[in-house]
Amino acid sequence: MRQTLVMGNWKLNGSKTMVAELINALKAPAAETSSVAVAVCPPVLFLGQAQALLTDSNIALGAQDADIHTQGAFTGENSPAMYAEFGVHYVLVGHSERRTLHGESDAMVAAKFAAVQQAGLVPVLCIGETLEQFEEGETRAVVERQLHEVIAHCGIDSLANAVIAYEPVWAIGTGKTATPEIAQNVHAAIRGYLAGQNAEVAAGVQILYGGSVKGASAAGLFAMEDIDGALVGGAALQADEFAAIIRAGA
Ligand SMILES: O=C(CO)COP(=O)(O)O
Repeated sequence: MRQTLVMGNWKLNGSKTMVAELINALKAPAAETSSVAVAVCPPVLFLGQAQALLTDSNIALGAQDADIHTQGAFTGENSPAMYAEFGVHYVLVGHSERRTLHGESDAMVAAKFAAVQQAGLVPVLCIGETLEQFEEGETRAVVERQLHEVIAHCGIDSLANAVIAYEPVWAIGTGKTATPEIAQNVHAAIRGYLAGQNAEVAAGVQILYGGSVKGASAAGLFAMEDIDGALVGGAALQADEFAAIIRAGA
């Protein structure tokens, strides 16, 4: 049985006050629904504050990106080993905003995936097609290509210690959630692709959906066989909305 995982990606949002208020407001809903795994990914600067606030809670900490190096002359970067010191458990790799705004290639994403695992942390591999690719019917080919690069670089077994997040780019921040049926079709295709290489890994890996998930849309998505949770952007910044998504997973 795959556990439902609800993860908040705060992107470039937050302040010391907001981090304290939001985390404190999420502790009770997360504790009440202990069957659901909950995680938050604040901006790097707030990881230390978040780690302190999350002591004695069942909310895990995540980071939004990582460099492939452990240390060295890489101005502005943060390494998975540094995250580990701050109690980080999950690290997003290959978010579409990184792929688009920072030109991250599939090969770079695979290298980040490997670096995160080498530090003992769990990569959350973000994949998904653009609107144009969706309209051209290329969704499956795109996500398989994105998965293939990681499998070629790290091996299929690496996905036994990872999470996949399917985030159609056209659904991110647009208010256009994929319908549960559209999302389920892609999730099933992803699992099927993995099953062709290792059935056990395919059956065990959590595949999250991301893209305009709200409290009202979460239950319909979570009811689908291959949707194991959500990676939430905008709604993760509002305690009530995020709590509703957590409860929908219970
Ligand atoms: O990109 C996302 C999470 O990583 C989704 O963002 P929204 O929930 O704001 O659409």
